[in-house]
Amino acid sequence: MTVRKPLMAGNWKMNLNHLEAIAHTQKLAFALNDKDFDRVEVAVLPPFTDLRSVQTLVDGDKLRITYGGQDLSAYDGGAYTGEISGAMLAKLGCTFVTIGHSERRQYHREDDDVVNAKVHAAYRHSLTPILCLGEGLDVRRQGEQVAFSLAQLDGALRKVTAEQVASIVIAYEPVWAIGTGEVATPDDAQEVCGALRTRLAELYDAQVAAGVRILYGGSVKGDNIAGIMAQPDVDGALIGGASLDPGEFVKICRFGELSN
Ligand SMILES: O=C[C@H](O)COP(=O)(O)O
Repeated sequence: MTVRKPLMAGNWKMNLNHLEAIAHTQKLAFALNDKDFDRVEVAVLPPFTDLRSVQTLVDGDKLRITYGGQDLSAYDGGAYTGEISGAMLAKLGCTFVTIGHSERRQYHREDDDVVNAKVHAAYRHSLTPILCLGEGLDVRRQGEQVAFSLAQLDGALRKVTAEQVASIVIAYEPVWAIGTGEVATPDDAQEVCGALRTRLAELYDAQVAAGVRILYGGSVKGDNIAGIMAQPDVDGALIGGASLDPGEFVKICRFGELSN
């Protein structure tokens, strides 16, 4: 049986400057212990301007926290003002890069082709994509959440090999639950996460699908994570707002328990 180590990834979005990032990461490092890290992978996804600060702390103090970027360019270098390449993230020691977050899709008009190009860019630089997908409220009201999410998955994985996809992380984030306080029920999360895993088995094979970590994201807090983590196809969470509060984030990393 494949064992998937749970991943709790804190997406800071456009919050915390590089000094605040240092204080924040130190608080996490102080609160989390080896027992936590043995049980769960803890990642932070700071703004680009914070990555060097986080890298310095993680390397200097040998922290077991992993980190990554919130986006990357589809291109590897050149005249792309304002962009950050996969090579730059890799050089900063990033493990992960978030791709296709609904806020990128909505505010930067990133469609499945752009998301797919970014997934390939991540793999060119040995970064692990955290591929975000999920339906909006209109789609949910029509009951089309599974078909919609699977179509986004298909689009993002075009020409991605089985070897590459084995390391991917997928984050199912229903847009109506992001930052709204309206968390999907554990059954809602399982319905789509289970369908995503079945689709991976169809696109690749059952063994590959069984090894992929699928996260839920959308208003995750310390008091609702336990039910979500009890679902068989949910392997962790992508956490926005609550990841900005170290105490709350640590509680999530412990699946709602206050301490070990
Ligand atoms: O990337 C994280 C998601 O957008 C969830 O954000 P949230 O936890 O603030 O709802």
